[in-house]
Amino acid sequence: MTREEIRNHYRALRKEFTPEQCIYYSQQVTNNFLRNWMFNHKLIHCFLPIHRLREVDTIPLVKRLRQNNRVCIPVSNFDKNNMTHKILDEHTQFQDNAYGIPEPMTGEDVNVKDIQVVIVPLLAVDQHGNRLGYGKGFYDRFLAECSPETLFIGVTMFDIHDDLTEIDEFDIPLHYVVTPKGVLQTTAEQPAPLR
Ligand SMILES: Nc1nc2c(c(=O)[nH]1)N(C=O)[C@@H](CNc1ccc(C(=O)N[C@@H](CCC(=O)O)C(=O)O)cc1)CN2
Ligand SMILES: Nc1ncnc2c1ncn2[C@@H]1O[C@H](COP(=O)(O)OP(=O)(O)OP(=O)(O)O)[C@@H](O)[C@H]1O
Repeated sequence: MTREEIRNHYRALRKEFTPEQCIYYSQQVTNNFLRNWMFNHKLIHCFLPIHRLREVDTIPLVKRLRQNNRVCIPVSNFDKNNMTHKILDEHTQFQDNAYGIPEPMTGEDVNVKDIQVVIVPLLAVDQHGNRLGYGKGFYDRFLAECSPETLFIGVTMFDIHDDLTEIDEFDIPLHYVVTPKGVLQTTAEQPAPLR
């Protein structure tokens, strides 16, 4: 399958999910994540879900992680296909952008180099951590800017895809993937343990 065929395959599977299935699988992903990592005093980056596209609902995960960490949320710029990032606090107000992505309207801007963990959305991922998103390169660009010590964790409601061939020259592999079945460490070279 080509990259576009794989994208379409997972888009179609997601469309068949009911809201209840989406909640159920999201809870399993959240539980598996938190069983593996709580983190403490870290700066963690997490996307908020496009509900319409049945993405993993990261909101309960964000709430839990924020108890012991600082959490930042991206703001997407669809002219440049890049993102800025704002710290979440108890006053943060959100507004959906034109693609239905909830975004913080206020908050302290984050320096990308300070981010220690990134929770990454995806359509498909393989055991090597190679990932396929919606194809605009937002996360390829963002992960390339991060520090070499940053941990990249993908979350998905589907199983790992057999090898994604046709890897893009810009593809940055993920270190871990969390699915409803569990947590997988990929074959990508791992960063130094977080301090
Ligand atoms: N929650 C979330 N935020 C994210 C991403 C993501 O995957 N998930 N992205 C990751 O890179 C970037 C946004 N990427 C996007 C790229 C294209 C479309 C888009 O074209 N949507 C179409 C059709 C999508 C479909 O059917 O699958 C639409 O909204 O109609 C949406 C988001 C940055 N922020
Ligand atoms: N660091 C980069 N600098 C310039 N262009 C890039 C960079 N990363 C990716 N691109 C371009 O962005 C486009 C989309 O890349 P790709 O198909 O890998 O997106 P994706 O990973 O599926 O999407 P996303 O990251 O938005 O979820 C490609 O045309 C690629 O050449």
